[in-house]
Amino acid sequence: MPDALEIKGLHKSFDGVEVVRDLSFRIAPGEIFGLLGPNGAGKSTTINMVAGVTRPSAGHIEVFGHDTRSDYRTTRRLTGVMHQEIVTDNFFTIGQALQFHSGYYGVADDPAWRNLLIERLGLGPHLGKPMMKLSGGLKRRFMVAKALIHRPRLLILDEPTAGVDVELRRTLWDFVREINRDGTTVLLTTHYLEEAEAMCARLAIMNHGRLVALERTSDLLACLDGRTVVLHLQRPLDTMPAELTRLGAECRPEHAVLSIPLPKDMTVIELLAKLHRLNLPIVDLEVRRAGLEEIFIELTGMERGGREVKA
Ligand SMILES: Nc1ncnc2c1ncn2[C@@H]1O[C@H](COP(=O)(O)OP(=O)(O)OP(=O)(O)O)[C@@H](O)[C@H]1O
Repeated sequence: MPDALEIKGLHKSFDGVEVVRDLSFRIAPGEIFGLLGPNGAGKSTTINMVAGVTRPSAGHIEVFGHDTRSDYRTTRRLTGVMHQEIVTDNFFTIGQALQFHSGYYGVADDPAWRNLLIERLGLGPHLGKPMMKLSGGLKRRFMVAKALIHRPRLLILDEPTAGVDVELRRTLWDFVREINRDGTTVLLTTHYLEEAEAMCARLAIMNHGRLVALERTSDLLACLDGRTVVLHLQRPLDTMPAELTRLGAECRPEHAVLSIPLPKDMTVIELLAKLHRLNLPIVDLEVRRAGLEEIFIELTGMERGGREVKA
């Protein structure tokens, strides 16, 4: 059985600037695979090349063993893409758009499947409206339905939950899991790292067009077993006590938040005893396990809050 997606030595330059550099990875049939990276890393460009809307400068892409260039009609039919940008089409109502859309892929309309998508994505009450009249969350749900209308075997979701409320995100991911259980392979990008951690068995992380990690999510997380004690203070510290500096504490003064990596040979209670002696104005305390965010920051040189750290 061929891979659901195979990317080999992919490059893309715009006006002489290389934004995807020698990218290679494979996705097995049935996987939910996450492609992560900071803004501008090259994720959407990669997805656009898989979808056949952007031409690679070099390299090959195969979808279930079919080349996206020489066998474009087949790969287009096998792939469903929800792009990041919302492109509104106001000529049709969304009900009509869903009815006609599978025809673009040479696939006959399947009313039972269409109705299932409408029902599961909560689009029923809105079928008579043009896309322009939908709220942002509904537009995204409609775009998911449109990506799935021709029953693709590879579903690509480029930031499907950007700007979507918590409840809708949950129902959307439940639905993606269900589609996946029924055999659809999923490639997704998201800036919500906890979603990637929960959804994806394997993750690729891109930075400046290159792959900087490609691992099972559990293996990525296993390399970080540290814990951080986070203290919320009543007011910012004027100066950092030397003892905290020695422990590698970081302070976000504007928020009066102090993060202290728990040394391997110390228990939380022992650390708290040390802190007690410093008489800090502590109002709240949490113990955080290292997660995907730490790995992401380490591999991409990002600071917490999304700013890139200049080398
Ligand atoms: N059509 C284009 N012409 C010129 N430059 C482009 C074009 N499309 C993308 N780029 C550039 O390529 C780089 C990668 O962009 P891309 O959208 O692929 O990143 P991304 O990882 O998807 O980021 P985000 O998380 O913000 O969506 C960026 O520097 C972007 O400005």
